[in-house]
Amino acid sequence: MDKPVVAECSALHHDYGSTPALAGIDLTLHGGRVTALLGPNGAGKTTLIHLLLGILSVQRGKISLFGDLEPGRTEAQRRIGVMLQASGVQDNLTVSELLALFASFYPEPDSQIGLLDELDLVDLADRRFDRLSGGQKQRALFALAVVGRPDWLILDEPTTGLDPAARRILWRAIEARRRAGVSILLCTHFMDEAQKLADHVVVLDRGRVLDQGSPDAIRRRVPSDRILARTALPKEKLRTLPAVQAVHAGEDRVEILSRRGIDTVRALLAADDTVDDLEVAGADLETAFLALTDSAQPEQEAA
Ligand SMILES: Nc1ncnc2c1ncn2[C@@H]1O[C@H](COP(=O)(O)OP(=O)(O)OP(=O)(O)O)[C@@H](O)[C@H]1O
Repeated sequence: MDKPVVAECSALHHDYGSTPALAGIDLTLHGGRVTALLGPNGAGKTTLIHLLLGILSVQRGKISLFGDLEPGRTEAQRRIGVMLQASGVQDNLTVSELLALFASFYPEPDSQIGLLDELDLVDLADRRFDRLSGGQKQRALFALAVVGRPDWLILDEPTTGLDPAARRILWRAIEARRRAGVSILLCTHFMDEAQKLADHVVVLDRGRVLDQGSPDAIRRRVPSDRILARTALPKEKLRTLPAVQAVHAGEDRVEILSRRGIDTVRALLAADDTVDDLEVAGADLETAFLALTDSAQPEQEAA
């Protein structure tokens, strides 16, 4: 049975002056799972998160949290833990002072010692926040986001800038919250992160939901093969070959993303007997995702 819905957005629009950021989002975020929010720069991810948190006011459309609460309401805020790109914490306090301060906002906070240990912050507990490295700050911010034992955790690019070891620490911490039944919205640019952690992926592009589903379902809807070749055929012609989803011109080879590489390669070789430097590989989720956003672009010709 599906867990309760944590957020429901309908016909959500947001403009910054004359710049549209969200252009009609209909989205249901279910509880008890990790939803990854993916999208290129400027897709509207941060705007959506700020609206969910009540940092921005809803201009058009509707958001309901936990059934019937408006964003920004204290009853909603109390249940949400958040880690944003701009931290806004009082950075002359030490890590343990900040943890104690944040813990004091909640009725049943998590163990501060346990969190310091889990996030490898024990040796940094007495260091001022503004004297931490970027990666250390990220781990401290995660601890602050979860110390109130939230029902819903919103993480905006939590592992950006982290080294692999710190990234693993955060991944483990996210997985532990998921196992404990916490609902998580994870905004990330890293496809491996979405694939590893997410139960559900939402692809946002230019203010719209372009696609959503399990990481595997998204993968099935997008190209599985990536063909690199030197060819005399122009891009327009390559686009018409069987199963082709996207074509990009590279330095000296073109990249063709295809749903059935073998059919595309056969047709390519039949259409151009000068084909050279041919290489066929599987498309990873990142490539696939770029093709998804690409295929939704209005027709525009670069080179
Ligand atoms: N304060 C602002 N004033 C004007 N335009 C803005 C403002 N904030 C965002 N935008 C614009 O709104 C659109 C969506 O931006 P948003 O930051 O929500 O995207 P994003 O998906 O979070 O991008 P990124 O991955 O780069 O963080 C972009 O075109 C952006 O330039």
